[in-house]
Amino acid sequence: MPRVAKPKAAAPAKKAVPAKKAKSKLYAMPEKVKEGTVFTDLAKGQWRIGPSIGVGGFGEIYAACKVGENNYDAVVKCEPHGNGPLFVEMHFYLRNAKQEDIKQFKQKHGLKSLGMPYILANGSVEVNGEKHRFIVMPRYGSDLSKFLQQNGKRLPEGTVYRLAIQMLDVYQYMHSTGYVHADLKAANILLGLGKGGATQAYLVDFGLASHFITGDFKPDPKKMHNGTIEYTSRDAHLGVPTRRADLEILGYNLIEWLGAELPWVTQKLLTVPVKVQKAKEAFMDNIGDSLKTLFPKGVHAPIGDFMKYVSKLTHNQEPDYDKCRSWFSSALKQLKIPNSGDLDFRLKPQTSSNNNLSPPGTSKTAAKERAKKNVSPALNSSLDEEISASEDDEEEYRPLPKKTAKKVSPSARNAKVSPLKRAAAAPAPESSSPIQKRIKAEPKSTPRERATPKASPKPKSTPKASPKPKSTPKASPKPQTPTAARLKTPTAKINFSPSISLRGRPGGKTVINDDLTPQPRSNKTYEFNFELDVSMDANVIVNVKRKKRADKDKAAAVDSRTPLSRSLASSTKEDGSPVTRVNLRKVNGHGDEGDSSTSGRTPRTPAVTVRKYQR
Ligand SMILES: Nc1ncnc2c1ncn2[C@@H]1O[C@H](COP(=O)(O)OP(=O)(O)OP(=O)(O)O)[C@@H](O)[C@H]1O
Repeated sequence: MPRVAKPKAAAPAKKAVPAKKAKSKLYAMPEKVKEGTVFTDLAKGQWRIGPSIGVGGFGEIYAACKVGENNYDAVVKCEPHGNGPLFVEMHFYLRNAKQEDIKQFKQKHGLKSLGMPYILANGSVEVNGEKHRFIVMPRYGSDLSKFLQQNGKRLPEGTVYRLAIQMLDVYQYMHSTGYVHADLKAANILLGLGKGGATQAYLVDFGLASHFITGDFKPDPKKMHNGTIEYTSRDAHLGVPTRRADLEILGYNLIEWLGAELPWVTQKLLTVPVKVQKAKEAFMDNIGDSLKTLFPKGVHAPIGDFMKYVSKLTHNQEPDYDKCRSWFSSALKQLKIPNSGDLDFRLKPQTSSNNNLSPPGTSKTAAKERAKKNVSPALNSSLDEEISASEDDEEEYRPLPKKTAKKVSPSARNAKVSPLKRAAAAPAPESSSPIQKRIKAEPKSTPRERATPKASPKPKSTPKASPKPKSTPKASPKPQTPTAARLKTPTAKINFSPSISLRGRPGGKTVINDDLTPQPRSNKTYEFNFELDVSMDANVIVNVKRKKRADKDKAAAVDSRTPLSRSLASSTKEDGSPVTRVNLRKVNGHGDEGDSSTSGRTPRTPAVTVRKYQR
């Protein structure tokens, strides 16, 4: 997955000494590995590197084969050792995706195949003097994005439903280990290779895997908006890993695969995560009508039912995977498409009857519920543990310091939530105007006993208690809604992790926001564009090291604490000495949360430009 690049110098400082590769905490691009290189894994297995077959944002994937063999049926994913996501991915695989566990799960659920990858080996290697981490996994085939491209961003309806079923299987497996994936998208779904391979799709890229929460819902500013902005769930926008979030992400993908454009894409909001978040909240709040708008000639029944169901799940509720799958398999039956054989990516010529925007059936549930509004009282929230470094790695990676997620004050907890539209129109500080309570419709209790795995294949690292399905929505007296939580988050979210700011534009790219704060390099000149979420009143804190004065002080820190509502320029002394200047400039006006299309150009996140240069 593409992640955050190390900021590159915009222009080298006059006499900048080429710093030896800084031990930055930022994600770095891997060194290129030459074909034929042999990697030795921790178990002393040897892998010959073949051609590069995929480049993620910061990792590269090479075909690989065991030394002595010649089939290149494995891949090696290699990233600089300091990069967190591959560390996370590796540990997820090591703990939760053992071949034996996968086999047992398949047996238990009567599955011929399961799109859950596994790890073959892992290790560390020096490439061009840089320590890299690598994992070896089975090699798969094409990813779905290729077919979407070929088909004008659509997939055949039956294939969409089959993929939905297969991805629900993977989710069910993953969730049973206590983890969520959080980044499902076409580019992360690969077909199997070889004979019969194309019957099964595999979900890859576990760089964002994390324990889902089972307790209170507590937004985590450090993880807000993680994922791929188009599909990030409302919970993920708040930095909270939940199982319902995975389902929501799947839902957004399914909608797209059926040929509809997600509203936040249509409205060109992707550069402003908070706007996307609000658009999703509005979308899900009235999912029936939202879908009707997207599919004016009738909502696909399973999509309507699925999305409706997702919108009703509480944050710690175990999804009823069987029920969800049954909607898709019934639709397959109706379409007379067998849920077996190769996945078919050939589109039939579009007619009004097979056009994705005019499906044959409509969702009864969706129609029934269309006018209803989900309202959900506010709740307290808490954050579950991060994946932590484990003893089985050669070197610990500490992606995040133990965070102390802010406790929501009781008053804030009980705060009512303003209607989304109002929230979207006006930036809402947490203590803002009276907020209107949304009443969450009481979801029906759902049968759970069927094929839902009660026992995880590897319960070792699962959160304490899996939420009891029976006590689903009712067990939670005040089900948390993303909207409610949003209004209780800290007043400002400033992504000084370069995840958002330095990525340029989204476009299906994974964003990981953590505490990887850039380390200023005092002997370089560069320019950052930090995109900031200033939908709420925010203070900007910029710490920039001043360049050494010729014969005087050592580096000093400049700490500018600036209300974002003002444009300002804060700089160090302008005495001609080679000091660092810090320029904070607010690019957009505050509160441009309204219709961004009015300007006729792509909306930009209100941003602060920090310039650092020598005089
Ligand atoms: N096991 C595999 N077999 C074959 N190709 C793979 C495999 N894993 C990944 N790829 C290819 O490499 C691409 C990037 O893989 P992956 O998502 O794991 O890396 P990443 O660095 O996390 O990038 P991104 O977020 O862009 O997908 C995939 O889209 C896919 O095309």
